[in-house]
Amino acid sequence: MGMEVRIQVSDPDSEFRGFVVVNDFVDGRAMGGTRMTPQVDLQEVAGLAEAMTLKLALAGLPIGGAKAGIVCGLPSGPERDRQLTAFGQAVAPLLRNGVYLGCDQGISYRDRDYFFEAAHFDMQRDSPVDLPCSWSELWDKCHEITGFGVCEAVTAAAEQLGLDAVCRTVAIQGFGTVGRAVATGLRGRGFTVVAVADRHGTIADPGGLDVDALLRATDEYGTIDRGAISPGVTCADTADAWLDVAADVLVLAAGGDAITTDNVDRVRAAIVVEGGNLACTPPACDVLALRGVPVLPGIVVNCGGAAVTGLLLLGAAPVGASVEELVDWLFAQVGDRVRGNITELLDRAAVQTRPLYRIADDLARERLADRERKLIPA
Ligand SMILES: NC(=O)c1ccc[n+]([C@@H]2O[C@H](COP(=O)([O-])OP(=O)(O)OC[C@H]3O[C@@H](n4cnc5c(N)ncnc54)[C@H](O)[C@@H]3O)[C@@H](O)[C@H]2O)c1
Repeated sequence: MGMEVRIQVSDPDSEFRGFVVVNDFVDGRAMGGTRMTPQVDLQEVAGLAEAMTLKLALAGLPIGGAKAGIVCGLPSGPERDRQLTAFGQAVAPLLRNGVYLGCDQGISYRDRDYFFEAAHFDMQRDSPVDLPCSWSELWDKCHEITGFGVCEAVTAAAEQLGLDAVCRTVAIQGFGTVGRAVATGLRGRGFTVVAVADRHGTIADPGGLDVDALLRATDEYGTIDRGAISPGVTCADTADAWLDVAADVLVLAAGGDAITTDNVDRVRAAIVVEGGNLACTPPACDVLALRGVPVLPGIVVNCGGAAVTGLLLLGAAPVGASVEELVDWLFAQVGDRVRGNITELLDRAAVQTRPLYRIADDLARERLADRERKLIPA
C-alpha cells in the first residue's frame, strides 16, 4: 500500500467537523463512503479507509481505499444540511481530483447529491463515463446491491459449510440501505426474518416479521415508525436486544464494533455476517471462531456499492448496453466476485485453524501485492 493521507476539516460557522482519510491511491484514484454519526473520529475513519483498500483489492478493482466522516447527530433539516454543505465545500478539491466519496452509515442518496451539489461536483461532467442513463438513475436502480452481495455471501457460505438446510431464520441489526436489502434478499431466498433492529431497539417475531410492512414503516435513514408496527410483534428498546434473538443467521448492518468481547457470549447464531464494516471486533471474532461460528468478513461480503461505482469509473462496463442490461451485468459481477471470494476463503479455512477475518486479510494483501508486482516492470 502507498502513502496514507489524513485530513481534518472544520468550519466554526456551521460547527462542522469532519475527516477524510485516503489510505491508498491507485493511478490517482481512491474511493469510499462518508459516515455521519455523532461519534465518528479520525481513528475510525482511518480504519474504515484501510478496510476499503482491502475490500477493493478483494473485489478485483484497482482503486485505492478512502473514507470520510462527519461528526453530526442532527435530524434532517436545515442545520444538518448546513453541515453537508460545509462538507461538500471542504472536499470539493478531492472529489474533482479522483477521490470519490459516496454514501455510508447516516448518509442517504439524497445527502450525497446534496454535498455533491455544494462541491459543484457533477459525476457526469467530472468523471466522464459512457452510461446509458444518469449516475443517479443507475445508483437508484442499484440501491440494493450491497445487500444483494451480502445475501449471495450468506447462501454461498451456508451451502459450502453444509448449513443450508438448518440456516432458515435471520436477525438483522440495522435497517438502513444494507439491512433493508438483506431483509428482502434473504426473504426472497427462503429465509424467515425474525428480528430487525434500528437505533431505537429491536422488533421481533419468532414466527416471522412482515418485511413489506416494516419497509413501509421505515424512513430513508432506517428508522422504523413504531406506531405502524402490527400488534403482536415484540418491540424491545434496549440497545442490543437483537443479540438475544434466536436466529440461525445474524447480519450486522449498523455501525462498527457491534459485537465485542463484552457481548460475544450472547451470540446465538450459527453464522454471523458483517453486512456493515468492522462490525465484529477481532477479539470477538476469535471467540466465535473457537466456538465454530464463522463470521463472514465485511471486506468480503459488503463490496456491492463500491463495486458498482468502481467498475463504472474503471470503464469496465460493457459498451452499448441498455440500462437494464447494465444493471443486470453489475449485479452479476457483484454476485460472482462475492461468491468467488467466499469459496476461496472457506477453502482456505478448511485447512487452516485461523478466524476468517485473518484469512480474508491475507487474501486481500496477496492480491494487493500481485497487483503491485504487475504494475512494476521487471
Ligand atoms: N450503504 C452501503 O452501500 C454500504 C456499503 C458497504 C458497507 N456499508 C456499511 O454497512 C453499515 C450500514 O450502512 P447503511 O448504509 O445501511 O447505513 P444506514 O445509515 O442507511 O442505516 C443504519 C441502520 O443502523 C441502525 N442503527 C444505528 N445504530 C444502531 C444500533 N446501535 N443498534 C441497532 N441499529 C442501529 C440505524 O437506525 C439504521 O437502521 C455501515 O457500517 C456501513 O459502513 C454500507
